[in-house]
Amino acid sequence: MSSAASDPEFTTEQAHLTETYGKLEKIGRDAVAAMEAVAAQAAEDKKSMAEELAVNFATWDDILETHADIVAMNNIIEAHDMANSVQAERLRAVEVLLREPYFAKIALRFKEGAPAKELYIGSAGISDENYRRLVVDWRSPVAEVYYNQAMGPTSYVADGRVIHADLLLRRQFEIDRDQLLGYFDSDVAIEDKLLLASLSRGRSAHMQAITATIQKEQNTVVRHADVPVLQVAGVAGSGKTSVLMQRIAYLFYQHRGTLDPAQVFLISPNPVFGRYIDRVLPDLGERNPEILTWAEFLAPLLPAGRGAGEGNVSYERLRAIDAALAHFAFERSDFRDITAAGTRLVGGDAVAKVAAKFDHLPAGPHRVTLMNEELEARLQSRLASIAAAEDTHDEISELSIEEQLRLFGETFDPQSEEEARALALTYVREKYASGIQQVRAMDWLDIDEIARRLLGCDGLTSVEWVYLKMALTGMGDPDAKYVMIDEVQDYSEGQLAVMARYFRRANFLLLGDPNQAIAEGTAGWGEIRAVFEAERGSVDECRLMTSYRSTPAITDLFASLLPPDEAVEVSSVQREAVPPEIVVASDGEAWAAELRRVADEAASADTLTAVIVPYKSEARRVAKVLGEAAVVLGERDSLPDGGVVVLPLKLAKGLEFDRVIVPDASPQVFPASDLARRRLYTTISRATRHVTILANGELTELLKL
Ligand SMILES: Nc1ncnc2c1ncn2[C@@H]1O[C@H](COP(=O)(O)OP(=O)(O)OP(=O)(O)O)[C@@H](O)[C@H]1O
Repeated sequence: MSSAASDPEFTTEQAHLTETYGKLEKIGRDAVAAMEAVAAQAAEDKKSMAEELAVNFATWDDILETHADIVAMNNIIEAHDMANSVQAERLRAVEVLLREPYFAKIALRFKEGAPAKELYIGSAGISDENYRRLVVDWRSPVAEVYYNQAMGPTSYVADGRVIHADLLLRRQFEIDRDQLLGYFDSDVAIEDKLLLASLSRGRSAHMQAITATIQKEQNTVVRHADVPVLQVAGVAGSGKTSVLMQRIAYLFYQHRGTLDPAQVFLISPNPVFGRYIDRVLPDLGERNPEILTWAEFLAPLLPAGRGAGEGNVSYERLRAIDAALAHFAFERSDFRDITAAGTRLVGGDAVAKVAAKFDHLPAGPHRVTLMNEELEARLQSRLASIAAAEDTHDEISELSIEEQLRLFGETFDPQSEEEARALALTYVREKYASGIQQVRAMDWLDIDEIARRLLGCDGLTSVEWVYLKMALTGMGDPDAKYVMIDEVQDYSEGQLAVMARYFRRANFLLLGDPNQAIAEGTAGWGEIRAVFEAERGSVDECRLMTSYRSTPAITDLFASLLPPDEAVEVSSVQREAVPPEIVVASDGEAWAAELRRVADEAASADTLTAVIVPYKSEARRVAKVLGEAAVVLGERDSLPDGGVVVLPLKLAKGLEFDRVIVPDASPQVFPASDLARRRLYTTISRATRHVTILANGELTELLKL
């Protein structure tokens, strides 16, 4: 690293940084001032327009004129909004860049003999008032040459054209606000010095963006073409989650203005993980997508009171549902009453009559949608007649004043018949809201009864239940554009098929590690691919084989648990290493003493240590041995900055810790089975720097090398 102030390059770069920083501050100030001015002008315009607006409904011409005036007024307001959103966007970029204006510089020669063009690359892009690029966004096409990590002749694609250039300089910076801390020039660009610096900084309680140091193989995932399904297999610590976050940021950039964060879904393994990653995108100036666990995804699709339950369902069982539905015809018993507030709003018989009207259509989404439209219309007219009933008016007048104010914004004192009806309708719609909701959710279909007739089985799993409902009704989210499933190896075929079907128009990014499948019955890597091929047509694949999380000694240890042909492919990035410690205690007492010793040792370090137990039930036993020294982590918790936490492997998924203690690696806990091997691999690979493995009595075969 070059950092000496006597280095003229350093001085030049510091001067450039100071100048850029000043410009960024000015752009920020100007943007705020412009937004204030726009707001003031908008208020002024609105006031004068409202004053000028002569609302006149006397004749048809007057109405048209009034309408034209209102449209003109709205256009002006919209123009203000637009001006503000441009400024807000600049301000967001400035906010990101003021933390670190850029992290790299490239010099590119586009034509023989022409002068090189210098570009500074940062986490966002920005131009000065003369439209000169101050900082190039890391996601812009030209920045690709930085990530390709090859000097000399190179190319990138912009607007569908391949652009060739000669990369003369690739310089990386360490910067804190307006201070240049150092720079590295990569000559042949084999070793990424900024990466090594970043890795040696250690972990933090929240995941950090890896924008400046995305590696070449990772970049192929981040910038991958939009395909229906991209399946990424990566060893533990290879940056799958990091790459996933960068990919989301990349997609937001690519589809700026058209892609809404509400159309992007991230299916996370557990809530603790969701909180671990939820700062990455805001730090990059982007909004978070919808972050959901499987249970959170499923809950709103299931009837109230029904839990996610058993997720282990094969694709074959779901295909059997499709096959059976092909010959299915509705019967009266397939329909349920819709009841709310003790009143039957739509009877099963009425549903059967509506069903009969569409008898010429097969039972499926088209017919069910038509039926639902008709049922909703019937429900609305039913509500209107309830609203007109005298009883209802009596009920309303008996409401407390507070209730009336809450419902109508005033006390119930209608001045006309029409107003009385309108207010009553408001009341009725609220009273029977759950009925409206049930019709919209197509709860008039008795899915359990249909399953009984269709499949001859009682007690569907939730996966089958939702699948059958989707197959019959077309229920789903057609607006979702991207769905990212992290730790994809932990889902069953059935769960994956449900998601593939529910988000039927979305492109999927599936990231996982076949060797981290920690539960029985989840889909194998090839099965995952097969499900998505069947649902989406084609699946592209990428692999990530370098591990960045752990020291080489720890990486070697967990790689030794892999099948031999896979283990040789795993590489890690060199850093100082403390060898993992393995202690076998002769009996329970000695074991407890050892556990206390290593936990005490860990507690005195200023780092975060995880005692990872195989199952939740074990956490209490271990915590009892450790007493005050450790905190048991639950689903609702976030990772603390430091200390010793005890947590089950299921919750440790995707997370990392400075130290990991495996409290008991005895054969009882880790027998010589494939599942136990994967569970141990996942446990050990959570550690960045230190691993201590204890065993009560005897060490598992898996670790006897
Ligand atoms: N290119 C990179 N630059 C800097 N740090 C990186 C890079 N890639 C990965 N890392 C770091 O390596 C660690 C592991 O990354 P991440 O959690 O994304 O891996 P993963 O493949 O999802 O892991 P696992 O499957 O084991 O949970 C993180 O601390 C991350 O910041």
